Amino acid sequence: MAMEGNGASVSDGASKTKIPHVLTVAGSDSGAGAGIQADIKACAARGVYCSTVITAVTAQNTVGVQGVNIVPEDFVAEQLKSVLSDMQVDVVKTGMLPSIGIVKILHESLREFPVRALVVDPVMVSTSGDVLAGPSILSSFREELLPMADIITPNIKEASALLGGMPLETVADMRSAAKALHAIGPRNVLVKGGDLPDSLDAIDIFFDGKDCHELRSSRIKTRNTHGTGCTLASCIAAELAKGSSMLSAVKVAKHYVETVLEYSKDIFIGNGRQGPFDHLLRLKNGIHNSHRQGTFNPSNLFLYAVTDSQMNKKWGRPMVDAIEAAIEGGATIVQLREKDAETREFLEMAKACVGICRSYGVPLLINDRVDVALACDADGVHVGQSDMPARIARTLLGPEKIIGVSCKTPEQAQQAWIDGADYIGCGGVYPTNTKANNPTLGLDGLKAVCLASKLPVVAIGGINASNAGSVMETGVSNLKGVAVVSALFDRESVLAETRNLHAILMEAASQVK
Ligand SMILES: Nc1ncnc2c1ncn2[C@@H]1O[C@H](COP(=O)(O)OP(=O)(O)O)[C@@H](O)[C@H]1O
Ligand SMILES: Cc1ncc(COP(=O)(O)O)c(N)n1
Ligand SMILES: [Mg+2]
Repeated sequence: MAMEGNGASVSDGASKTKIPHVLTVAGSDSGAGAGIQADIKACAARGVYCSTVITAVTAQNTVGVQGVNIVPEDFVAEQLKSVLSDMQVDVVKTGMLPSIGIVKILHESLREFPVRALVVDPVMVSTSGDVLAGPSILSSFREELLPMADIITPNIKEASALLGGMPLETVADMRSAAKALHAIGPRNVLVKGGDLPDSLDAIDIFFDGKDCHELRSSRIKTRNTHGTGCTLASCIAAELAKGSSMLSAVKVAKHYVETVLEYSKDIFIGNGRQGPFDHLLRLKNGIHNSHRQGTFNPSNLFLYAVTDSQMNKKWGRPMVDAIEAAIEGGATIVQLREKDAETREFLEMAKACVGICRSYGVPLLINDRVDVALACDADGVHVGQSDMPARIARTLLGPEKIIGVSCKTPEQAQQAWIDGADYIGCGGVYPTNTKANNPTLGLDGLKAVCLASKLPVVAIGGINASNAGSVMETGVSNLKGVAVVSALFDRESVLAETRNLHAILMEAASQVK
């Protein structure tokens, strides 16, 4: 694609705010799990405007595709012209393109109205096995669309079809396929491994013409995966529209898909094999939900990263970089714990950290300082027994923010529930240097606290790669994860340590289940 914008400026001289804009050219899914509907929701969740050119209307639900009505080519052309000629589109994302004529029209429209990037999800068969674009489309994909694309995102079956039926069964096959597809012309290739047989992780292969990256996330056990492909491609487009580099857009998108699947793994819509998920999970943690119960997702406690500015200073890394590395490695929630900084400096740091956490959809809590949490619009606070009482913090923060309380005894655990806390931080489980005069509870003390409360619990204190497994294997149902400080941040590579700990926790969690 040509890299120039297509008219971001306005001519009347007034100052106007340009909002990142993705145009999706795709099919409608009446069940709203995939297609145009998924694209709109994914862009909304990522804070990006989404316009739509509809190529086909499908009658579809969680059982499968019952009917397809292709929109006449001239009318696809008319929609494209309406949007592209007027609306400052940054990135075009394509999904279901059901005829050769529609591919041709898209090609011509993009020549007439170039955009900054083109993301092509070469949709062919829905996960339910129904054909959305037949094999006759393959040659026009290869000849017209792929060479224009900044990235293509085929799943295993689509990659195989585009390569003339090359069998794809292993990660090594996916690597070869990514390279072979790159040779057809797209700038970047992401071969998605959601359907890779026998894989414990969800593995995707990214190839930029030079380097091949293996992107892994945990494979969420859920039936609610209808629309993952559309969502991933839309999220990549959204991040590109915001100005991200390609690799970072892909990583953020993959992390977003993993987060929404985890969040939505138990929701129930439809009686078929494959349900939709909830793209707008963040609204649940935000201001739009008026019910107290259920606003906090306890599985966020799985790998809880607590920051320490001394440690980051010692290793010479800015706080935001340390946090980003922890999230990339698999941290599911971050607590900003600051003992040295003046309030103003703390607030500035907190704002930057909220920005980074929000871009990954990971909640950020502030240790102790309810005022700072309010000022930077963090997701909540964590308070100790000598900090602001949870009951008062709840009054100040309102019903939607997350509140965690440190508890050492069953009595404190019962009180936390009464006070309206969302979770308990229980420790120190093992001896630690990060807190002076902190008595050690051991696994028995941890169990006693868990059993005394209905609240989810995260274990803290001296937890690291060598003992995290035994903590998780205590197997108490409301123990949801571990919180760590030194084991992540007092180390050379925050990313590598977090990744390692995440893998250990996943392994331990699978033993317990
Ligand atoms: N159960 C899962 N847990 C986590 N990630 C998943 C899961 N299933 C699919 N993904 C991810 O979702 C994205 C879409 O992949 P895939 O399902 O293969 O595409 P499609 O929907 O086009 O068939 C990929 O990044 C893939 O790794
Ligand atoms: C209109 C439309 N577009 C795309 C897909 C693919 O989505 P998935 O591969 O997740 O079933 C779909 N099912 N319907
Ligand atoms: Mg797909």
